[in-house]
Amino acid sequence: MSHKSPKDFFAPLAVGAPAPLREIPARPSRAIHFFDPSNPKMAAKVPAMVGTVDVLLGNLEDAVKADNKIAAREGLVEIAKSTDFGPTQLWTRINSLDSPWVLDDLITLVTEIGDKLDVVMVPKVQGPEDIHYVDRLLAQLEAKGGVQRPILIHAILETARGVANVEEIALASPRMQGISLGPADLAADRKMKTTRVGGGHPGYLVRQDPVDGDIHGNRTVFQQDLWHYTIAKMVDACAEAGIYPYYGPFGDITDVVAAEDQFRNAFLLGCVGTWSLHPKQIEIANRVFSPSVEDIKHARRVVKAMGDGTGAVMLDGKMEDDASLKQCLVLVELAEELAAIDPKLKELYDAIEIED
Ligand SMILES: CC(C)(COP(=O)(O)OP(=O)(O)OC[C@H]1O[C@@H](n2cnc3c(N)ncnc32)[C@H](O)[C@@H]1OP(=O)(O)O)[C@@H](O)C(=O)NCCC(=O)NCCSC(=O)C[C@H](O)C(=O)O
Ligand SMILES: [Mg+2]
Repeated sequence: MSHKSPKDFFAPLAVGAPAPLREIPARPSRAIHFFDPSNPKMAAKVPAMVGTVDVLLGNLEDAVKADNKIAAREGLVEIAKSTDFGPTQLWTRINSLDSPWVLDDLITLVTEIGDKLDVVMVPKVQGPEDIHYVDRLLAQLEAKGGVQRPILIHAILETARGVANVEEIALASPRMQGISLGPADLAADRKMKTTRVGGGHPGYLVRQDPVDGDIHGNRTVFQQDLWHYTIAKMVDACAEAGIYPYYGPFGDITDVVAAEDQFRNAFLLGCVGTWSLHPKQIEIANRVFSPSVEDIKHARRVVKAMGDGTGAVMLDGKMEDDASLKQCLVLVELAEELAAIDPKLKELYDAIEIED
């Protein structure tokens, strides 16, 4: 149940606050790169990272020691004031809504750097009521700070109740920009028996039937995806609300191969980006969440072959029709958005030739 009627869903929640958006802009966000603003080495790297990553996120929550919470908040204010972010978005992850720090996080960030802050990521969201609270408070603080455009909200899906309520969370406010999977907190809340931050588990598998009844014989096993259901449920809720789904953290920093697998699973399921925890994950995320030249060439060939977009044709021995055309348009439109901000991708996609 929204805290607003359809009539006033897009009305500002505070006098003087900017009017909510009627559509969330599809700004590229292949990698949401986490940095700790209280970590001098990470903070020093931020200016040089502008333009190399779609989103820089100043993290104030988990991974920031309790003693450093105020330093992280003040560090983010300092970084925001002194950095020109160009095409890169600036996000933050505030502390949880029951924490002793979150009110000062929001008051300080919105009134001091509100016009530089694109998105506030809210952890441990349980239901639409959490979004309603942040929605109203942001409006009041935007009015107080004279912020000129609405700050958007991004929810982390990392509690069992949040998963049960994900559709209502996605629809809870016109500020909703997107939702990320948070596999670590979600595993703990569900009492799953994995201690990994994202990715698979060797114990979660299916096994080939025995040959000639020999159950101890050589039977191939197939490791399954622990996160398939949750990511798919999140993608459906986001698609229904017109907002964007993301994969969250992959904690095994050294295993860049498995990180790529997890990112690609999410991309194929409909996610538009992922978190990156370490500089080495940025390149993987940018590559995985940008359609390949082969995929774009095929998609453009289908668009060309389908003419007015109706009916069915055979292309390379496969049926293409109204529906597969829509699938191809998803890739073609994403490529156009990414080419607009990534010159290297633009060059790759512009060089694609389609024979008549
Ligand atoms: C994981 C890390 C602690 C590893 O850091 P470190 O040991 O320093 O790694 P390296 O020696 O390989 O670092 C090489 C250089 O890169 C810099 N660095 C490292 N990480 C970052 C970063 N994120 N941004 C910018 N720069 C970074 C190091 O300073 C080194 O610099 P130099 O010495 O000058 O070469 C660390 O990567 C880290 O803390 N990452 C962020 C972790 C994080 O944000 N965790 C929270 C999000 S996940 C979560 O909360 C779970 C989720 O909510 C859920 O519930 O699922
Ligand atoms: Mg978490």
